[in-house]
Amino acid sequence: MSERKPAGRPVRVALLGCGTVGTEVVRLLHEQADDLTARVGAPVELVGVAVRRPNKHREVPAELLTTDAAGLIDSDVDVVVEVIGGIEPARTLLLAALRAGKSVVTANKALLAEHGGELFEAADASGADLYFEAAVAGAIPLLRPLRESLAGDRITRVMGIVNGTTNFILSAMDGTGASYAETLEEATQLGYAEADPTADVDGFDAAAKAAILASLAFHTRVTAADVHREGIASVTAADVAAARELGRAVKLLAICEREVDETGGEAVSVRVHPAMIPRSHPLAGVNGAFNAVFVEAEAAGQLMFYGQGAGGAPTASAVLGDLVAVARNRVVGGRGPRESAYADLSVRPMGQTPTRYHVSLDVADRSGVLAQVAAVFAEHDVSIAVVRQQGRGEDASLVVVTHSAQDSALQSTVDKIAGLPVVREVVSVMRVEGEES
Ligand SMILES: NC(=O)C1=CN([C@@H]2O[C@H](COP(=O)(O)OP(=O)(O)OC[C@H]3O[C@@H](n4cnc5c(N)ncnc54)[C@H](OP(=O)(O)O)[C@@H]3O)[C@@H](O)[C@H]2O)C=CC1
Ligand SMILES: N[C@@H](CC=O)C(=O)O
Ligand code: NA
Repeated sequence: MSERKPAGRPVRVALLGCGTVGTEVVRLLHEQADDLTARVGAPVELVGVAVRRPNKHREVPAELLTTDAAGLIDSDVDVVVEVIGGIEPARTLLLAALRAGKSVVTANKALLAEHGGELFEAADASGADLYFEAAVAGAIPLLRPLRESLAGDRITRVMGIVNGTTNFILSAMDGTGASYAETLEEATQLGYAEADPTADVDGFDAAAKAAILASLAFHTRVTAADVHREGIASVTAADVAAARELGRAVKLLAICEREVDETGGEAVSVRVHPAMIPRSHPLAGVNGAFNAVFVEAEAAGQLMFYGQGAGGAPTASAVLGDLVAVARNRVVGGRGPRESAYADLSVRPMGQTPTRYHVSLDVADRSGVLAQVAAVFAEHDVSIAVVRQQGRGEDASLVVVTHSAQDSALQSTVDKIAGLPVVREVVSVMRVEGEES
């Protein structure tokens, strides 16, 4: 049997933040210390933990705690792990770390989606590593496959469920009919939601993740501001019921596509919005805080990544994986991949993106109603795929599913239909994904 080589100089780690994720990072570092030493080839030593409230009870030796995150970064540390969240002070702290040549591991999607370019430039200037697997889809290995394993292929589309909190809420609305407020409270208790859960519910968190995914997949820079964003606050029990009746489920999807624009050049479209998908679609069976992401690449074809997208331990797993990678790089004197944003692709406005709509209407059951509604679709050059009319007298309903058309044309169609005297109420309007257009 070969003998293990003696471990080298310890890799000294500063942890910024010790909440839901940070607590689990500390636990895993402690419980797996020997294995980590063997895998890295040197001990991985936690030398300090920066928090906001040092007197809060936590399972961390008191001598490691500090409120001086900047001072901790400035001390003799090799790697900075940031799980504070938000833009400041995280941005200033991580720029200081990278400029000083210290490798950074972060779970902070909000920061990366807004200031990723600046962080990558600081990392390149000093030769430090910047790893962030936990920032998108929690435990699921997704960003390193995009940055490394698929770097030789050409990715055309990325589509998936990337927010655990909203998926937890939508699954509950569909399954038990539980109320929105109750379920959001439960997601917060379970550590899935952001410090401010409106970031989840209003789609900001998923939009930040979509920006990161599009940037890595298409080798360009997409920021959160480039992403069309709609959250789940407007999804009603009526939408979920309408979807169920048609054999569909409602999911909050992030969709990143590479397309040829009207001038023949390449463009990307990046969007986050609720959509109805067929129950037979693999994403329809992704429930609770699980995430799943489809990647389509020219040579590889379709790939699907699935697993826990939120929660302390799953997210800490991704953080530890990155920590091992950057620690190994330190031990051998190497560096992981740099940012690959050489393609300067424009971002196509949502209005010009082809989508499909499901429209459910409460209408007067008079002769000619269907013809009037169909005329508005035709006027906007929107072709109808399915029409279903139900009921008699005062309780008639009309369900229309369109073929693919420009989103702005679909939006104008719905606005005009809402104003028709024969339409009593627009019960549900939602985009349709995951089936032939
Ligand atoms: N929770 C999850 O499922 C996931 C979270 N993430 C990301 O991980 C990051 C952390 O999330 P999470 O653990 O849930 O957040 P928490 O709110 O649970 O923890 C935040 C931690 O940061 C500390 N903190 C806040 N301000 C400062 C400061 N100025 N200086 C030092 N420490 C500070 C807090 O200290 P104190 O404890 O004293 O209040 C707390 O320990 C975020 O970027 C989040 O988006 C990513 C994937 C999944
Ligand atoms: N709040 C996020 C946490 C993980 O990124 C979510 O619900 O997905
Ligand atoms: Na991940």
